[in-house]
Amino acid sequence: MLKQLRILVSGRTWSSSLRHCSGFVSRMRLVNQLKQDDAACAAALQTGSIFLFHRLNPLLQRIPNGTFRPATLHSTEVQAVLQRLGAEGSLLQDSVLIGCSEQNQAQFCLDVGQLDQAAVEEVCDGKFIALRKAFFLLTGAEAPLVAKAQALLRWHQTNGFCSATGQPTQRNQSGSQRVCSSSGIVYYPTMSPVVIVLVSDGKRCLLGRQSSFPKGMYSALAGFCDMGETLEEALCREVAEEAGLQVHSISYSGSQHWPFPHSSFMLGCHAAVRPEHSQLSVDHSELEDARWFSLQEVSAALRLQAPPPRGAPPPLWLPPKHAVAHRLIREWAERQSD
Ligand SMILES: NC(=O)C1=CN([C@@H]2O[C@H](COP(=O)(O)OP(=O)(O)OC[C@H]3O[C@@H](n4cnc5c(N)ncnc54)[C@H](OP(=O)(O)O)[C@@H]3O)[C@@H](O)[C@H]2O)C=CC1
Ligand SMILES: [Mg+2]
Repeated sequence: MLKQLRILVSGRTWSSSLRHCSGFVSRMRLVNQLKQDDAACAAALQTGSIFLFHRLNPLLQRIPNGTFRPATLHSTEVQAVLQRLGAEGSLLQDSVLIGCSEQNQAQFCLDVGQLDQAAVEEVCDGKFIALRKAFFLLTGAEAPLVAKAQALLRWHQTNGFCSATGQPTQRNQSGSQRVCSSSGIVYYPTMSPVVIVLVSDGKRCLLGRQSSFPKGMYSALAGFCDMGETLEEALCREVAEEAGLQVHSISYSGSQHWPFPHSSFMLGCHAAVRPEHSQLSVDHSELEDARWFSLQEVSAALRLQAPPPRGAPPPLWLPPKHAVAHRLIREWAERQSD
């Protein structure tokens, strides 16, 4: 029997065109529909859930098992919070669409930076936590959604004016675009493509660190793609610039949206160098250090569970599990062990 999908949006039913679709397809279609149809999106906002931010810091709640989750409030709860704190109810309209839950409920985010932070925290029984910290307190499934929400809010906050005319830009209801009120130029949220690569010489892998990293932490080499470059060209250039090596046998592993310091689209790859050409020539203006690490050293670092205590870092500390760098390093170690 065909699954009856009924998404009630203030009395409107979006069932007919989506009835034959799988859950995933219908969710994607719904989000696309809400991006294009301002009236439908405004209606979905009335029944949607909202992730709150304060000056781009997400609101987290501690749950009984001691872990954290992003506070997701129903739209009517947010309206009640705004009313209680004496804020304009129209603030809700600044919400930006971020997706749709498996229960087909539209998901939004809203920055309430103009309200008193402590007052919102008290009413909502949560804490606004800097994204860098929040990102690592959350589980795998929630962290990317919070990162996406913050990236969209940041983009709106920094794209209020047209770069061609200097005139204000107006967002659509979902926040998927902004349009210049004078020229009609349409702006979409942007990300910078970044290549990240784990280089191996067959026995060892190459990791580098920037001076801004926590003590002892090394990661895969990364760099922004230049205009006009392919992924492979950017990868070869970055490894040549930073480590003085020429790589071959490039293979793609996976990608990730990375919110720090702004939105990057990380494209994760593996690559190889011939053992006889593995002599490093590190550009110290880009990297504080880069070294070859053995499987034994990497495996020991992968086994570490908690962040190292301050002042006593282990010899090698890897990026957290959420990071695509971690995935590349783990993949390499697993292949070596095989
Ligand atoms: N998720 C993960 O696992 C990891 C993510 N990363 C991320 O990868 C990104 C890139 O790594 P990084 O080694 O710093 O990059 P690069 O090696 O490209 O060095 C950064 C420099 O590139 C220049 N640059 C060129 N294009 C851009 C752009 N679009 N935005 C910002 N700077 C640009 C800037 O130089 P100038 O200031 O001189 O103009 C900047 O200082 C970082 O944002 C980092 O957070 C890194 C490692 C792991
Ligand atoms: Mg780099």
